[in-house]
Amino acid sequence: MNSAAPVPSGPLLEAEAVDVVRDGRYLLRGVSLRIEPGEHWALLGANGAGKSTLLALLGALSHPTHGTVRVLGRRLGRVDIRELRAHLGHVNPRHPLHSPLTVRQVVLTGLTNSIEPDPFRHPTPDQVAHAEQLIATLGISRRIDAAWPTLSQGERGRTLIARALMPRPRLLLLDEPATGLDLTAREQLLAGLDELRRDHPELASVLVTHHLEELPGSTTHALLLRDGECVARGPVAETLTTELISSCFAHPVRITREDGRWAARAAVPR
Ligand SMILES: Nc1ncnc2c1ncn2[C@@H]1O[C@H](COP(=O)(O)OP(=O)(O)OP(=O)(O)O)[C@@H](O)[C@H]1O
Repeated sequence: MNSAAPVPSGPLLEAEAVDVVRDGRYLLRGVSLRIEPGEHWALLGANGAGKSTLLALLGALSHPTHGTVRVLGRRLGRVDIRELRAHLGHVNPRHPLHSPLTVRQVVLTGLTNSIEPDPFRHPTPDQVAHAEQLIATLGISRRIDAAWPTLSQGERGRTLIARALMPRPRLLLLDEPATGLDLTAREQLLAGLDELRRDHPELASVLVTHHLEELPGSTTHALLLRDGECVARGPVAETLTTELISSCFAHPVRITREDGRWAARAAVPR
């Protein structure tokens, strides 16, 4: 059985007063964030607000210009970044696979974090069973033997989430997972994420989106970014409010929550 990442004693992830400066421009300024096991964060902001820049730091794909980032208790810049990445489930929606692997095979490549299966490493029966269990949780068992080129975008998205979960990461990072999905595919994806979070209470996640409608009901916290700065962060009840979302998007909107899900509409001028 594949072993899980070592359990850090503190938070899974901690960013303190982080700046990212490129070509003399602040893409992030003074952003702090602390993520504990079982927390599911939404990272919200308009185009260009800095969401992907922040997610790249959290996924140990880049370093801050100033400030510190600790992932699984280890400080970026002081540890082998490849070793750290092995414990993070980072879903890249532009997965560069060109061969006709089946859903099961794609999910199993998560063990080696490779695009193609490693010809020298054969998965154990336990690992295959784990892959099949994740495929079931994400609701794509029906397509388990289907080839990658024949999958819909929604099926691909769910396959990649199952793949990212193969090494049993502590933290799952999702960059706009619902983009381009039709209504049914989006709802299936969000239901899959809710189920995953129920089945794995220790897992934490960060999901980037522009749209509140794309947040699973199991979202617990949010960080709102505007022009690289944090407008608000904390539990959803305190952050996904009409006032703060309007400020984050620099546009008057009205936020509602019904059956655990959020919706945003332009506020009607009085
Ligand atoms: N390497 C870079 N060098 C210079 N500017 C960059 C670099 N990467 C991103 N930017 C700029 O930084 C800003 C933030 O980009 P980022 O991709 O983090 O925003 P985002 O919130 O994810 O946007 P979107 O919702 O459009 O994906 C943008 O103005 C972008 O053009």
